Amino acid sequence: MKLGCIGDDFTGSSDLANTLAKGGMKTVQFTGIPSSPVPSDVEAGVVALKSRSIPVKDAVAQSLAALDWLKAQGCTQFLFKYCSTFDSTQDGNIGPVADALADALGAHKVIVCPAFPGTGRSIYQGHLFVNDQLLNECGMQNHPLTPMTDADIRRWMSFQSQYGVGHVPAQTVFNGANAIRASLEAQHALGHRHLVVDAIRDEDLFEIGKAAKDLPLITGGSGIALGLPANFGCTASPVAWTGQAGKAIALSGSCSIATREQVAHHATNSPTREINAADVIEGRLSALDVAEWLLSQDGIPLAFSSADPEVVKQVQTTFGREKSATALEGFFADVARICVERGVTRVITAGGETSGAIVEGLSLKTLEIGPEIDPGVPALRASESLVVALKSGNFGAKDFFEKANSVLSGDV
Ligand SMILES: Nc1ncnc2c1ncn2[C@@H]1O[C@H](COP(=O)(O)OP(=O)(O)OP(=O)(O)O)[C@@H](O)[C@H]1O
Ligand SMILES: O=C(O)[C@@H](O)C(=O)CO
Repeated sequence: MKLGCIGDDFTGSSDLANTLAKGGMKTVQFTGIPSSPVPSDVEAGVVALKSRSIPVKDAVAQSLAALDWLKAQGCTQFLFKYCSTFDSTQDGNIGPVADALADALGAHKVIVCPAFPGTGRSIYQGHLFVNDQLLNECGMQNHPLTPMTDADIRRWMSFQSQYGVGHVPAQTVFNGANAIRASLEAQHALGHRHLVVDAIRDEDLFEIGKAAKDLPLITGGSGIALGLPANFGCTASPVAWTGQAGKAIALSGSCSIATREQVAHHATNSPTREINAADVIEGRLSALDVAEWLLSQDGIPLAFSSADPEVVKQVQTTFGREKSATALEGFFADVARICVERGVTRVITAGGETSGAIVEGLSLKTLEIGPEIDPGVPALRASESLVVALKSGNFGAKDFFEKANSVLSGDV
C-alpha cells in the first residue's frame, strides 16, 4: 500500500475511500486494524476507527496502532480523516490524535483542511462554512454528541492541540501549489505545526494536494484527498460494481437536518417505523421486534430514531448523552445483525456513530469500494451476499434511501 489513512468514523472513512477510488486508487476500507494480509494490488487503505467521540487517550492509542499497521504495509504517506464539519468538542480528539500522529511521523507542516465543496463545506479566513452559513449556525450547534459552537477552525484546533496553529489564506491557495508550499514553509518557520488551509473549490483542493506531495501527514475531510491519487501516478476512472439482489432494509440513528428530511421523504412512499429512544433505553422495545417488522415489509423499510434537537435534548437530559447513544447504537447493531442472519442482503444506514455500531455488530471486516451514490457516499461490498451504504448524517439527496437501494442493487 502507498497511502495509509485513518478515519475517525465509519461513514467518514467510506467518504474518503470513495474519493480515492474515484481518483483511480485501488482502495479498501478496513474495520479497525485487519488481522489478515492485504492483497498486493491495494494502493490505499483506510482503517476505519470509531474514535470520534471516545475518550482522548483511547482515540490516540487506536490511531497510533493504526499508523503502525499502515507503516508495516509499506505506506509512505498518511492521512487522518475527520469530519468535514470538524465534529469534536473543545477538548475533543482531532487535536490530540493529529499531535500524536505528527510526533510519530516527525511531521512539522501538518495540513488541517476539512473542506468538502461537493457537499457545501468550504474554509475561508480560517472559518468553516456549510453552504452559506457559518458552521455554528448551520444546525451543527445542535449535534447530539459534538455540538459545534465555533466556526473558527484555527481557534477550535488551538483548544485541542498542544502545538501552534497557523493559517494559509485563500489568496495564497488561489495562486496554486508552489505558493501553498511556500506558505506552509513560512508558517512552519513562525513556529506553527498545524496549518489550517483555506479551500473553497475543488480546484483549490487539487492544488493543496499537489503541494502536499512530500508531506508525511495530512489531515482533513475527504476533499483533501482529491489531489492525492495523482501524486501516486493514478488517474480518475469509473469504479466497477456488481449489483446485489435480495432484500433491503434501512436504519437511521442520525438526527441531522439532512437525514430528518430524507426520513420524512421516505415516509411518503415506503414503510417507516419510528423508534422511541426511551422505549429502547428502558428495555420496552426489543431489537427482535423491530427486525421482524423490517423483514415483514416490502420495498425499503426504514426504522429510525432520528428526532428533532428538542426531543434529543430531552432524552439526553433524562438518561444522559452517553447512555442514550450507547443504547440506541447497540439496538441498531442488533437489529441489523438479526436481519442479515435472516437473509437481508442490502443494508442502508444513516449516521456515523450509528453506522459504526452496525458495521461492528455485523462483524464486517473489509469493505470494497463501489460507485458513488451521492457525494461522499459510496456503495460498499462487505461479502458475496451483503452490500451496504453508510451515509454520513448530513450527506445525501432527499431521496437518498431509494437512490442507495438502486445503486446497491445495480439498477442504475
Ligand atoms: N432520538 C434520539 N435521542 C437521543 N439520541 C439519539 C436519538 N437518535 C439517535 N441518537 C443518537 O445520536 C447520535 C447520532 O450520531 P450519528 O453519528 O449516528 O449521526 P450523525 O451525527 O447525524 O452522523 P454523522 O456523524 O455522520 O454526521 C447517535 O449516538 C445516536 O444513537
Ligand atoms: O466528512 C464528512 O462530513 C463525513 O465523511 C463524515 O465524517 C461525517 O461523519
